[in-house]
Amino acid sequence: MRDLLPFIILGLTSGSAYGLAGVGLVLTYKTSGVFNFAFGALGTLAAYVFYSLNVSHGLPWPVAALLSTVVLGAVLGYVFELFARHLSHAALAVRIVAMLGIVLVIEGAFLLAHGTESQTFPTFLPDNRFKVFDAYVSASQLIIMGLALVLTLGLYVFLHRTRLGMAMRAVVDDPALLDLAGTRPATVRRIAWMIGTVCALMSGILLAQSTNLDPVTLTALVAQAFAAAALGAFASLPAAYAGGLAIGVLSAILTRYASSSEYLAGLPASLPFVVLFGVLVVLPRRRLATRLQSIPLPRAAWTAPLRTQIFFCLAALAALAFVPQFSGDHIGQWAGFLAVAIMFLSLGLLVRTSGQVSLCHAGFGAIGAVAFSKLATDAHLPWLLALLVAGLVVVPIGAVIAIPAIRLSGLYLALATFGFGLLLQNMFYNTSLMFGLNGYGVPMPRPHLSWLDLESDTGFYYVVLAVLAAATATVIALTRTRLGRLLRALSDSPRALSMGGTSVPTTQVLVFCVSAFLAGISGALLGVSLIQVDPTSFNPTLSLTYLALIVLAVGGPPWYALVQAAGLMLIPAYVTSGSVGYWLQIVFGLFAVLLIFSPQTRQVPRWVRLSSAGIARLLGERDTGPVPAAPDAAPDPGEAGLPSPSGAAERPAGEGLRVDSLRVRFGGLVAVDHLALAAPAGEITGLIGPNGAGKTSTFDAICGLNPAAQGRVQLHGRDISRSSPPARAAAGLGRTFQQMQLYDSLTVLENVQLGREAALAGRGPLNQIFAGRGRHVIDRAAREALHLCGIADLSDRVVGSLSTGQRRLTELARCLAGPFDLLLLDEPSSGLDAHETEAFGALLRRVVATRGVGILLVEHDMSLVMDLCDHIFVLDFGKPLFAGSPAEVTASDLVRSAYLGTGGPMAGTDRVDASSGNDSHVRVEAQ
Ligand SMILES: Nc1ncnc2c1ncn2[C@@H]1O[C@H](COP(=O)(O)OP(=O)(O)OP(=O)(O)O)[C@@H](O)[C@H]1O
Repeated sequence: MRDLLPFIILGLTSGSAYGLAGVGLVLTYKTSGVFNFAFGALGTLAAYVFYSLNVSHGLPWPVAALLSTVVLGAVLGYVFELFARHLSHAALAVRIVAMLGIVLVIEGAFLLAHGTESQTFPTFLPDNRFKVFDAYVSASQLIIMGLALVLTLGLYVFLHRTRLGMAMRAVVDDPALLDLAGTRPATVRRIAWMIGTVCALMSGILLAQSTNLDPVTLTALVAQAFAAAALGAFASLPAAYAGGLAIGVLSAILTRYASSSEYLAGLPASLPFVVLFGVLVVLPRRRLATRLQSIPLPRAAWTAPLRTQIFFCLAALAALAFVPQFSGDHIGQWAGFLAVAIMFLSLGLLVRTSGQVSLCHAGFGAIGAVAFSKLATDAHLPWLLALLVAGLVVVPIGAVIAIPAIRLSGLYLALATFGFGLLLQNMFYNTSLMFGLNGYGVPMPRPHLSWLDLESDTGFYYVVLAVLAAATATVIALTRTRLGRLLRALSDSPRALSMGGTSVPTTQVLVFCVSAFLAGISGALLGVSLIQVDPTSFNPTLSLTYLALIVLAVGGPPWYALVQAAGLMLIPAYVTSGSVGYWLQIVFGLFAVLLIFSPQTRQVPRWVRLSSAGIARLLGERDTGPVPAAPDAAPDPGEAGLPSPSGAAERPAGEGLRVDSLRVRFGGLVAVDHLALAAPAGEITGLIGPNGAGKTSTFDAICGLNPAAQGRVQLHGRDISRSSPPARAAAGLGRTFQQMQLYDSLTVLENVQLGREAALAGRGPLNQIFAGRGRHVIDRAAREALHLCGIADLSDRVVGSLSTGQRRLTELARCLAGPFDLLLLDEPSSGLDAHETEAFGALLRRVVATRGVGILLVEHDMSLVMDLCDHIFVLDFGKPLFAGSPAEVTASDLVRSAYLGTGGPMAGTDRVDASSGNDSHVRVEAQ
């Protein structure tokens, strides 16, 4: 034990800095929902500012420390809060990439100014040493430990004992309420960002005492902060601090024991990632739940028709085939460019098509390269076979990485993949499993044929071009298959897809596997273009650049891949100044930061549109033209003829939904308390109550979207309380959402078809890939649902361009196209005008009468509810308040005083919106 003491002291010192970083990270994440990936970069910045003030400009260290932590932290915290506010409306990948942009800019600027050599950082704290048992502890170490402890305790007391601190905790749960209470949520968040940023800056300076001024090491501080925050379940400050200490101490002890072993030498440095990954895999899902809406990536407003796309792809192929004629000595770099284009295709499928994120694609590339080398040189497999098997080797690794994706939201997936990339580098790059003991590198042989020269630079260039063409064809074909449709739906609304009956985890694993396969192939080809690969060829930071570039890109495959690969590979090939790589990193970073101003729909340049329209005409293909502006009114659903019901099995009366003792909690808030209700088949049942009464929470619990909900849910007599959302959908439960969950980038027809196709895709991987013979069932169900809702004429319109009323009808049509016989409709008439609402009511009645389905309806339009419902349940503050027929509910004093108000007109032709729950807010629209 005594010989461990020096290591424990060292570990407590660095752990204090990690703990402080973790505390700052948790604070900003809790208050804004934005994960600060630039945390380590901020630490680097502070260390550099301190260094230049203290060493270069001779300022006394206390002044330099104050300026580089408190003053800089206040300024940066202010800016970051503005930044985070903008980002809260952006897609997850944009949120991550904008933060990564800051990392790229700071690190690139630092490397430009100082190169890769680390600078000696001044030891400004007193260094007198004291003996503790057999070990020595210095005053500076004690100060660092004391400072982190005092700051953490101070913050804890501040958050729990002061008004502002409590406001900071409340801002996460209910910013609107905070606003009503007279405290501005923006101010509260700004102060939280300032404090969090000061923590990041302080931990950077404290760590630089032992690591010196090295941007790469300091930027990696973010990993320790992530791991510490993970140990605090991303919520508890004291636990994050303790987690930081534990990581520091454990790393130091491991250094003592593991440094002599080939495979364990990298473990101390990898510990944060092991911890991070472990926590993400084992922590209960509800602890990591976020209230963030899923927002898809910005999309192009238009795509060229298929034949035109193929024409342009062939033209690009012909142009690329011409490259060896002029590339001269650069031909090897051109081959590298094509290989990296495959990497972008792989990442594009994951990020742009399915809306997932990955920060470990460089790692996948490294594994592919090493696997290829071993298969081709040691196992003597034929070249092409070795290439394909190398891709396959990466597939199971991609599937394992997708595990956090299955359990958690995309943000945690980003963290897990980031951790995996760094873990791979720290633990395996420099072992004989990968690049050899000293990272010496592995040989990458070229293909050999006796009758064709493929070994020369030009021959190999054509081989990579052929593989790129095959990869492009695969990706384009895949996006047109069932899996492609599911991936696009996944990107737009995972909740809708899951409620439609598709097992989203299966889809996520599938796309990860395909993407990992292509990344492995790309890594192998890039390696062969370099002849020999070593750890520097696949630095994990590259993954950050890949993700930033793929999110920045415009256009479809292969255009985004070619453009971004050209930026990354060809510019440095032709601009040979030593610092061009750093400049590129800064420029990419700046573009990534500017992404926050990018509109949700990206316009395609006019010249691209015009030239494509010309080619389409030549090819006899119809260009669908721009997305037309959305008309305001939806067509009258009543005009559509009523086709015969399809799909939904008719149920005998009496069967339906039963809910008992339902309880939903969000932290200390009980949103639904011991609710019991029944929604029989063949009837419309109402669920009403004031805003915040718990209606949507009830729906989420019934559908299985809130796994933490307690109570019993039965559908047609079968207990589905423990079933997943797709399993409940398969049992017959369909759903529309208050915040509409549509596949905005798809057309109305595709949305409605997915209502049936998502159910057919189900949970099996094969069903998700191959459509089989279900096409006619899908088409028939979609046609019927479109006619039933009266929106057949909108079939070709992209849903994102529709009016609210048309979107509501599309969501209903998608639900009706599915094989569901119990429908949960959450405020389906909101956004419809009086005329549309009336037609909508008639439509629901016909659906019930002809299909025998049951409907549980949440509505604030009291006239509609009273008109349609056979039975009504009233909720108030999560508790059942009253249940009865419309007449009984109307007559109830209890309901009137709690929800409907005392003089609210509910009879006759007046429309009443009781959403605000009291007289003064009742909206009356005379017809
Ligand atoms: N994910 C969540 N995390 C924390 N609190 C939540 C969450 N979802 C809902 N709540 C809270 O639970 C309570 C019930 O919300 P819910 O959305 O179920 O009410 P509602 O009756 O559907 O309201 P509305 O009529 O406005 O849609 C509210 O106080 C809300 O703030």
